[in-house]
Amino acid sequence: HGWGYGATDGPDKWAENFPIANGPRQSPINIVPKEAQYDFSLKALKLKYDPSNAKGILNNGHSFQVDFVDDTNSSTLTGGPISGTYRLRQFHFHWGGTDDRGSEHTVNGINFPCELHLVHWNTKYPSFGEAADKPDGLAVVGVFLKIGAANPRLQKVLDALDAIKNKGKQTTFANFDAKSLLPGSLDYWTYDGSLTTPPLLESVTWIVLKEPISVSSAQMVKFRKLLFSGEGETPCCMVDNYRPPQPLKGRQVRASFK
Ligand SMILES: NS(=O)(=O)c1nccs1
Ligand SMILES: [Zn+2]
Repeated sequence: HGWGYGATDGPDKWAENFPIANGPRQSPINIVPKEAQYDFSLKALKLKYDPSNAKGILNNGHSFQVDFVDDTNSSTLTGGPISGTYRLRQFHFHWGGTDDRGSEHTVNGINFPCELHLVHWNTKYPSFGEAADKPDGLAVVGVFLKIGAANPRLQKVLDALDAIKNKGKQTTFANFDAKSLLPGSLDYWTYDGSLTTPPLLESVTWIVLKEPISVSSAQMVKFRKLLFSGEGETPCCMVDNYRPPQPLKGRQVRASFK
């Protein structure tokens, strides 16, 4: 049986099949802004996304993700803490069963109700699969969602969820500008980490934006209508699909802003 977020297959059990779970550069982490070192040499993030690269939306049984065509450099991340060009592969979310939890990274121990991850891979490697286990293979931009006014930019994504309620369901999802999900400021914290889901590969340069985007409680209810379970299985609500913060183990978190 695979991994999940329940009592018998959740984050505390992952080390049994994925021993790297106790590795030196695991994610997420708790970010303590006062302990983050401002690094003047960090560049501004440059995100260039082509809406026509959006391909589909999939319930993968752990979250849902919007997949992008990544066979050209038309949707890329450059600048920031990384060198070279990383291509957008997919974005997905992690969220809680209630508005008081759900994010993976925390800030001064504070949980947000939801966290968006935009996953990019280093084009010095031939594919996402090849990049996924290299120490400089991936760059994930993390964006916190904070309860407030309904976010119209999320609506197209949320309206597609009815069609992918169960694990394994997918549908087309065309012409979406992922940039519309970003906050006004691209100030960020960055550190070397890992995938936050198995196989927990230590291949991710994390870029966590300081400014959250808004989401309403009613919109959060829609995330929670998704199911971890497949069609015909006992329905199990897709909630609390987040890994808690992991030990920093001496890593430095840098800030792009004072
Ligand atoms: N949650 S994450 O962005 O670290 C990720 N896990 C697997 C593929 S991308
Ligand atoms: Zn994620």
